[in-house]
Amino acid sequence: MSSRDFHHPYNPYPIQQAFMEGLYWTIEDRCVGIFESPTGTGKSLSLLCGAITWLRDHKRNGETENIDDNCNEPDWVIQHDKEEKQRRETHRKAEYEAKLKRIRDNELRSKKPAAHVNKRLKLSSTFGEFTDDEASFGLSDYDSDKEQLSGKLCLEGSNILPETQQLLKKLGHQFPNEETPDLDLEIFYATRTHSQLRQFVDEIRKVNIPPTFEPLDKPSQSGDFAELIKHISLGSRKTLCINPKVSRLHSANMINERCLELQKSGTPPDKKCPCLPPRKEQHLMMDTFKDHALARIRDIEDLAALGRQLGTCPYYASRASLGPTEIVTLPYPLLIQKSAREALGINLKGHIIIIDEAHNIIDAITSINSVSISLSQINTVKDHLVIYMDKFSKRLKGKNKVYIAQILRLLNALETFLQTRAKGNIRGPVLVDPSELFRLQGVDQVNIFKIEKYLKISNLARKIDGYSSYKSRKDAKTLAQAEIQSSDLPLLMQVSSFLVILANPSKEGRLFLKSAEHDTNDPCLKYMLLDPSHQFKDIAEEARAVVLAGGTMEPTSDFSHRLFPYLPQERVRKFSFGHVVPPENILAMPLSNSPGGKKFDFTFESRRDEIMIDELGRAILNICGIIPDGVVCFFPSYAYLKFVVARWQREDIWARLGQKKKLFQEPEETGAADLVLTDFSASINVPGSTGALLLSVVSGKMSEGINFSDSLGRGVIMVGLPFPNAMSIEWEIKLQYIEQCTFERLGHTLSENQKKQKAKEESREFLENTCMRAVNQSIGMYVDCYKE
Ligand SMILES: Nc1ncnc2c1ncn2[C@@H]1O[C@H](COP(=O)(O)OP(=O)(O)OP(=O)(O)O)[C@@H](O)[C@H]1O
Ligand code: SF4
Repeated sequence: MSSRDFHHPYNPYPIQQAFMEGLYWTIEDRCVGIFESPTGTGKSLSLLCGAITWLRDHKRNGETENIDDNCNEPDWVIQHDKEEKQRRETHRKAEYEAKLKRIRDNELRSKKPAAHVNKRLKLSSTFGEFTDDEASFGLSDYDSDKEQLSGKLCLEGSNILPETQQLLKKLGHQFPNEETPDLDLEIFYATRTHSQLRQFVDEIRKVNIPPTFEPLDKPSQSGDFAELIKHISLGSRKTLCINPKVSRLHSANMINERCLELQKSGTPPDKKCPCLPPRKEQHLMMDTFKDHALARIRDIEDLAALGRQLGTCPYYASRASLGPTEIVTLPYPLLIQKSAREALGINLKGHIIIIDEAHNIIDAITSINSVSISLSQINTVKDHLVIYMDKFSKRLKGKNKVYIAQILRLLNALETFLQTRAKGNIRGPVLVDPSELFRLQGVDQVNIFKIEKYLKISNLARKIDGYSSYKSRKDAKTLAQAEIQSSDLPLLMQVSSFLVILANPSKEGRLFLKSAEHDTNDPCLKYMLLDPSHQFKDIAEEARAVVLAGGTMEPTSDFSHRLFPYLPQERVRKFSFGHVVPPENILAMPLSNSPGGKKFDFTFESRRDEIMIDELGRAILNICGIIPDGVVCFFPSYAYLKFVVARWQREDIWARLGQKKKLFQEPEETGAADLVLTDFSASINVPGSTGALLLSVVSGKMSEGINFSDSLGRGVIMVGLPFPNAMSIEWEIKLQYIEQCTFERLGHTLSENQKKQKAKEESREFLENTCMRAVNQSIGMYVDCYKE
């Protein structure tokens, strides 16, 4: 039987062919697929070609997801109706494609998008200016009885400001596109980092796939496609804002808020953002942006550049371009958070969801849904609120005073609770029943949802933050601007998110006391989500198919048990593919003793043994003498890496290592890793180089999404096993939860003792899996020697 043509730009490896076939049928059969394929096996192209081939086949066959069959009509009428719809659809597409090709040709000739450039961008010089007078921190009148916003919207989108929600909804409704009125069946591709998304977009550029219709024109030149894949990248305002006075603000939160402020009704036209023009001009500008965006494959930076050239906000315009798109690329959080999807106006019903680098998805869901607040933070918010009230209480109108008094009562109650319940250094898990907090005097009378809504609409949290930094600046007589000093997420907002999560506590999470991260004397209340399946259920149930892909997904049972325990077995398909490198080209060996015969023991208790660390250095020296070019050595944590390097530097080991290879260390600061990586590659590729050694950290910045291809990674060394700290409060709670769930699941088939033992085994296995998944991710292949 001949194999299906997936229009892969290269000659696909057999594992890629099998991957694409598996993916095709996972989508066709509306299943959930877990795909494992090691790093460097061309996973991105397999995902892309498998999914887009299915999509185009599906469209070519004229199947529509929501076909409106009128069962009262005879079959031949329904058939005729379908064919007619299909014919019109095909013609519309061919015309639109011809339009995109003309845009491409024009751009090629003139080297830039020319049409409908927004002149206002150049004319206005005062938009977005900050005022720095006291009055700007005052509150507008607030009357909760007259709120126009739908409570449902506000509560569901608890992380998204209602203004954003309204504005995005408006955009969706205001710019109906006659050519592409609905969201076509789409592939949503999400991954974790910006650079991973960029790499995926590079792969899209390589794929040429037959069109779903008869083109009107022949392609104008070789290399042009009759139907280019239509792709849009979605990103945050931080990445896409092109208003220089807003984008230069240092935090994502401030950019969001500033942007929304500029759009508020009542803002004078010359202060509004010129990249989002008045309503009557928007239709044309958004359509122009959409056509240019879809005429070529553009990554997020290209979209920002296009927005700059056209003078159109790419953040809003990219959302308004979703209609005819075939592939939407976006970062994880925008896809997995229901509130973010709602804000974007994305309804996943019937669409195809692909989550790449999905080994992290469970952690991502749980951390997005976990929140904490410490005693010192509560005290700071209280102080700021008191300073604010000193200044503004006489000017407050409407219900402002009532709400602020309630907020103060809430803060006092939380403060007293933490002071009385958490004395001294908290060592073990102290669970708290969330209802205990809502019974506290001061909290019991308050409607948390109304307070959350008030905070969002009044912008009180930002104003309090802004005013306190303004005041301290004024007192200190410095000239720094307000936005440079204020914090990222206003603390009051954090308190409010915390209470809202607690108002809906689910049995899938735990509330507990602990010490704050950097201060053991600062008690803290933390809510941690433990079972992510509920949060993922909407996606799994709405989408046509969900694909989780990664280099190291083993053990896949973790995903089926923890993400889709409610799905029937036959809806979850698992695929695991081997490496394209033949086994004889790989040597893997455990090293249990040093060259001097010292036993390697990297358990927490023994790993600071200096003699062993010296011996480790000597072993690595020997390895570096044998392995050419690049060697990457992974340590379990930054702290341990620093400790080892300091010891080697005190001895002569560091200098001797430096004679064998050029030495690099993974930086802890975000953003610095790229530079180290560039220098690392350059030093290997320089003629006469003896190679380089990169000391890195498991689950750090270099352990995923980076291809140490060919000479960059001839050898990988793993120092010890990066087990999570099972004694930390968070891990104790996680393991207890797994034991409890296993115990309950086992029912009456086993004795109490057997169930307890099985529950312990499962929690131990979970700990080991977490450790080994991190190892696998670092070294790029699945190792199961640890099981022996
Ligand atoms: N069959 C093939 N022949 C030659 N090159 C290929 C083939 N398939 C993919 N490639 C190329 O190999 C490179 C690596 O592919 P890719 O980054 O997709 O691997 P990956 O499995 O996704 O790795 P990672 O897990 O690190 O993301 C890409 O440049 C891709 O275009
Ligand atoms: S409308 Fe767009 S360009 Fe203008 S401030 Fe907002 S995000 Fe930035």
